[in-house]
Amino acid sequence: MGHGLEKSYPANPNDYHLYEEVGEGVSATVHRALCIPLNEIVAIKVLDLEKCNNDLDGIRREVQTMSLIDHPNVLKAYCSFPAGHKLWVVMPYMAGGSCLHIMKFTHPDGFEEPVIATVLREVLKALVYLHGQGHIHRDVKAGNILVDTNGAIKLADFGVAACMFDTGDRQRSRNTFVGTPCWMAPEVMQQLHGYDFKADIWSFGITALELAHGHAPFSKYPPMKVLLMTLQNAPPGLDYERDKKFTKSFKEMVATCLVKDPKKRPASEKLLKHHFFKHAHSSEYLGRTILDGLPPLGDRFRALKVREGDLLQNRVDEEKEQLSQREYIRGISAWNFNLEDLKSQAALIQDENLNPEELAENKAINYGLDAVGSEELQDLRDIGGLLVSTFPLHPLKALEGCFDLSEDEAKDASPERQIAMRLDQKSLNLLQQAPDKVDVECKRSFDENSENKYSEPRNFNVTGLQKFCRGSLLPEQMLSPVRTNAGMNESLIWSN
Ligand SMILES: Nc1ncnc2c1ncn2[C@@H]1O[C@H](COP(=O)(O)OP(=O)(O)OP(=O)(O)O)[C@@H](O)[C@H]1O
Repeated sequence: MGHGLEKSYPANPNDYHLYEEVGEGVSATVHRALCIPLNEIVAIKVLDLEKCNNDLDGIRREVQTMSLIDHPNVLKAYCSFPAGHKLWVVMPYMAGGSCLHIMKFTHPDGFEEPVIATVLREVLKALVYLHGQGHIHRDVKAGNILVDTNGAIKLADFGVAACMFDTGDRQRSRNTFVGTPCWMAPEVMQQLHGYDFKADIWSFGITALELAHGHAPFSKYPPMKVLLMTLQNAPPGLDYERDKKFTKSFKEMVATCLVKDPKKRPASEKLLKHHFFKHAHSSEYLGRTILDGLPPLGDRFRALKVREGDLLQNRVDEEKEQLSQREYIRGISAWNFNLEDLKSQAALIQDENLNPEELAENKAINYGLDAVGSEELQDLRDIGGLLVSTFPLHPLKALEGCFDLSEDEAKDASPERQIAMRLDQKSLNLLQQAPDKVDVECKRSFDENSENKYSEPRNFNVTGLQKFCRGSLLPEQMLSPVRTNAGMNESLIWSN
């Protein structure tokens, strides 16, 4: 801790011997390496500057900040230097790998509660320190919680992630986020009033669920869907019934983090006092419970890569098959509105982490497409119309802020989405006009763009639409669907 006897790590690639790859991120690979003069095993993160699309000085400044970080639970950088078109960041080697890696390998359904409490307490200590220093981590997730050979926990990816994806003005002006939004707090997605340290508390709550189940809530869905579900649905949590094995204290702790209003989330320091963390053990306990018997990190990494490669190939094959079937259905279908697409989207949803009420709500959001009977076709058409008119209108706008949606992606979008994209542009133009024109225009826009051969939804609620069209970027209350009639005739209107 800041004393004069610290080792000095050479800033020269020739002083290191790179061994096997032990990790991979969006724009970096991580290797086990030997620091030759010190005869010490380290980890070297090799950042591809071309992929980073950032300036070297900016990255260097951030890595410098990272090297000033001095806390046992935060991974620090020993030094960094350019090597060709890459930047090498030398760090302590965390032989256990990330919690995500460990889960994938030996605990696919998540860890036991005492392990979770132990891991999370250490992560929270890191957050207390970072927040106290005025930093927001912004990328708290199991993949960034690293374990060393003794079971000690360090939170990684601080600084580098910030510099890669959101240095200074870039973050403010472009609001660009890369990667899955599963851990993102709603206020970060909305980008309305900015965000603060409390965004890390949300991600911390999501990480708690990830450690409990082996995956983050909504992790199976495409980013667009995750965004919608995070903003529209009640916050995810531990379910009273399904998560029986977890204590009330754990459930409560998660619930205090996953509150949509950031002001109502506790600060990291206060959260650390939650009684859940009284169940935490020592790092030796983690060594015994989650590291014992694990093969070396490099071997695990290789095995996982092969497995994931196979899975990906299978998925590509399956998707190709589905695509050709969909094209066939499209060809014979009289509808522009593609029921099969929607069915498969709905089928993707397993509604994990949702209580019965949310389940019902979710089912409504997914239009109950499994329960289709011939006399219900009209209802489906109605619902479909509503879907086209409401589903991605504003969320897409929000997505533009969260991800770089390229023109190619726009071209590749499904017909429904393309309609929605056009609608979205139109609604934006309309927002420049007088407010009372908006509602009429908005409805007309729906009629023109949906190209629907089916009738307007029976329960189509113009008042609801008014609110929706006038709304600014995803105001939460406008994204809360409420139901009108019961049963299959249920429809959604938007209310505040
Ligand atoms: N010091 C380390 N020791 C051992 N493994 C590490 C170390 N640092 C990172 N890793 C492994 O490499 C993976 C990728 O590293 P990192 O998250 O820093 O890259 P990234 O490009 O920032 O990724 P992302 O943005 O996707 O989180 C980690 O998930 C972890 O498994």
